[in-house]
Amino acid sequence: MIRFEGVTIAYQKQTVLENVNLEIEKGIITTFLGPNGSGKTSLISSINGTIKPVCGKIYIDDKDISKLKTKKLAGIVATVPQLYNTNFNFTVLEMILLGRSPHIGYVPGKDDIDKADEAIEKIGIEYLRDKEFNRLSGGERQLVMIARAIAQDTEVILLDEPTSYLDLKNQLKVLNVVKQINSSQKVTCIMTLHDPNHALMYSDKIVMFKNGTLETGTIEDMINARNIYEVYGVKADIVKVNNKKFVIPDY
Ligand SMILES: Nc1ncnc2c1ncn2[C@@H]1O[C@H](COP(=O)(O)OP(=O)(O)OP(=O)(O)O)[C@@H](O)[C@H]1O
Repeated sequence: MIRFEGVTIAYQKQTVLENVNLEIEKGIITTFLGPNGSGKTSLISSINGTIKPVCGKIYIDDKDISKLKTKKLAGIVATVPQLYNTNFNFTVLEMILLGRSPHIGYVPGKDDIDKADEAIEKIGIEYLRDKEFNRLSGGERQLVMIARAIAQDTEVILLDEPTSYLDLKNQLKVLNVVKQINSSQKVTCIMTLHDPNHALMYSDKIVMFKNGTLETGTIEDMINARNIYEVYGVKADIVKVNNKKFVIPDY
């Protein structure tokens, strides 16, 4: 379980989230939903130690993450960031092997290359394996970063808008891979998403960011017309098609 106790996140003088007390269950998919600028990325980045709370504590399975060394934390938490650039001319395989660094010394071994190739195959990006990462499109890079997180082989994967650069088919592919690694390996997955329909299709629990406060619950509890209006200021109908729930915004 990931537990936030009295966590406040602030940049210079701007407090983004104050006194967050939240529990994220182990082994399920939790999605952060909220408007632009509401603090989703900030909160997700506090779990991998990129952002240090100004006060409060974050625990993963009762381990205070502020006390863990970077390499140790990277062995527990993998991250798929929103947008990733590197100054080095790494190939895709080399980028994915970087995800293995919590597990290896200075030189990757055969096991590490096998893990990277397994992740490449899982995402279906064999055709990108030997290309230069910096020359890929935004969507291709996102697929590589997801493969890297899988190769990292951690208990927790954080995905910050994992579908933002992807076409419709790749959006579903990536979300299906998230679902698959969650159900087969019981990896705790935490995503930020903008599409409430994706949240409905692929999450177990939702954390909604409403004007600086967080509300959490099951998709059934959280995804309703009132919450969609309160969070986004958009009127929507919730409809059922083939027994599946969808959010249809009023436009
Ligand atoms: N490095 C930073 N320095 C200063 N302010 C920042 C920094 N990163 C984020 N912020 C501010 O913190 C607030 C929350 O940003 P954050 O990126 O966490 O929101 P978000 O919900 O993920 O937004 P989006 O949906 O647009 O990605 C915003 O007002 C943003 O301007």
